[in-house]
Amino acid sequence: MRYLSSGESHGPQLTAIIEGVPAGLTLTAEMINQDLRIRQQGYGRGDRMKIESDQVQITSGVRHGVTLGSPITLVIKNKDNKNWGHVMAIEPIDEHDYEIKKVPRPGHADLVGAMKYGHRDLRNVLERSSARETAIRVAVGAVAKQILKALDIEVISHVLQIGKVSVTNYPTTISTIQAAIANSPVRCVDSDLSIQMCQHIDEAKQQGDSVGGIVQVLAENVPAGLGSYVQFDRKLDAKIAAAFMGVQSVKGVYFGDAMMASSHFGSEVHDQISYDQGFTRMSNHYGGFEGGMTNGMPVVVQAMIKPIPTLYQPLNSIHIDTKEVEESMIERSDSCVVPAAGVVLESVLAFELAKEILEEFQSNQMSSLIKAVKCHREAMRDF
Ligand SMILES: Cc1cc2nc3c(=O)[nH]c(=O)nc-3n(C[C@H](O)[C@H](O)[C@H](O)COP(=O)(O)O)c2cc1C
Ligand SMILES: C=C(O[C@@H]1CC(C(=O)O)=C[C@@H](OP(=O)(O)O)[C@H]1O)C(=O)O
Repeated sequence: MRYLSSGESHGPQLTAIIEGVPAGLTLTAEMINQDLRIRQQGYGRGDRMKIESDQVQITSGVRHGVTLGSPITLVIKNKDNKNWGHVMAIEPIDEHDYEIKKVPRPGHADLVGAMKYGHRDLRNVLERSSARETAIRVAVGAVAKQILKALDIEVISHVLQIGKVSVTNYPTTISTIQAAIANSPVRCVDSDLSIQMCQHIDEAKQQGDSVGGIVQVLAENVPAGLGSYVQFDRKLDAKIAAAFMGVQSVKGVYFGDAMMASSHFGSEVHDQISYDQGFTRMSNHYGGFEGGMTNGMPVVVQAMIKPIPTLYQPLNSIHIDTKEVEESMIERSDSCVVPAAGVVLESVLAFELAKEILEEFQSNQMSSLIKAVKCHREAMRDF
């Protein structure tokens, strides 16, 4: 399974084509729209989220609510496009009546993107580097989640830290996490800390600043033996880490309790093996991976999200033509994207897991995939 996406942030639409989804999967736009809504809701988003109310259109690969096995095309229209007239015109225009962006934001793709592609208007870079693209990635992930759901695999994300406010005690099962974050605007399991996190975001916003944090993404009931130790590029944890790093503003990825484990003795952190109707582990410090393969324990990945680049109290930068010091440009912006990034990463994990499963158990039809995974689970249990 693979996909490509296209679309500029303020252009007419975002598009993705996914290939390799088996035939026979139940899929409706509403199944995807649920996730799109959640991505838009995280506390700390800016005014763009008041304009957009993302809804997917499925324009190929599905008939009567069931996948056909042919490429699936997903489209999300950018409602904001109607406000960008000349700025985003696709056809040549005689004269422009908008500001050319010249002062790059530290931390965004503006400067090096312009240097690489030879652009003298930084908008030519920011339109595609923008995390607006994550809307279509979440739509793709929602399709992957439906494949996983048919295999009884669930994925969720929750926020562990915003700025210096962090949760140290949190449940480890998806159903408990789901219940705990249900009413938290920052998707945090602790209601008191949720309030503190929101306050921290408000403070940053008032000061024209931005704030980052850490999210955790979990998958439950993932069969043992996905990925392989035999070649570096077949290790599934490596593929997941690469995919996580591909999300705007993610600056670090680690599995399970890696941060803690690195400062302890091996005897204190290795997950001891036990047997109870199949092999299992007495703890899950390594986040469900050994040797690049899933070991049957929940997959647990944490991602460090940097504070977003656009600051309403901007840092100094350099004008790309005059080379003079100027305050960096201000684009309308979010102040914290940690909860939203968690939802994006949940989709990314779902896609990587579904892709790996389809590589391991190549199937044109969902019914044969379900049988193959069931058979594999039995073989793992009976080892
Ligand atoms: C959901 C989401 C929303 C974002 N919104 C903004 C934003 O409003 N302003 C901004 O400067 N950066 C925002 N970012 C981060 C930038 O897109 C990102 O920092 C930039 O593309 C450079 O990529 P890098 O941080 O991975 O190096 C957002 C990121 C995510 C995941
Ligand atoms: C549009 C989205 O996020 C955008 C990501 C983004 C950036 O620089 O990454 C900058 C902002 O764009 P705008 O200036 O249009 O408000 C965010 O709103 C979205 O998440 O759907």
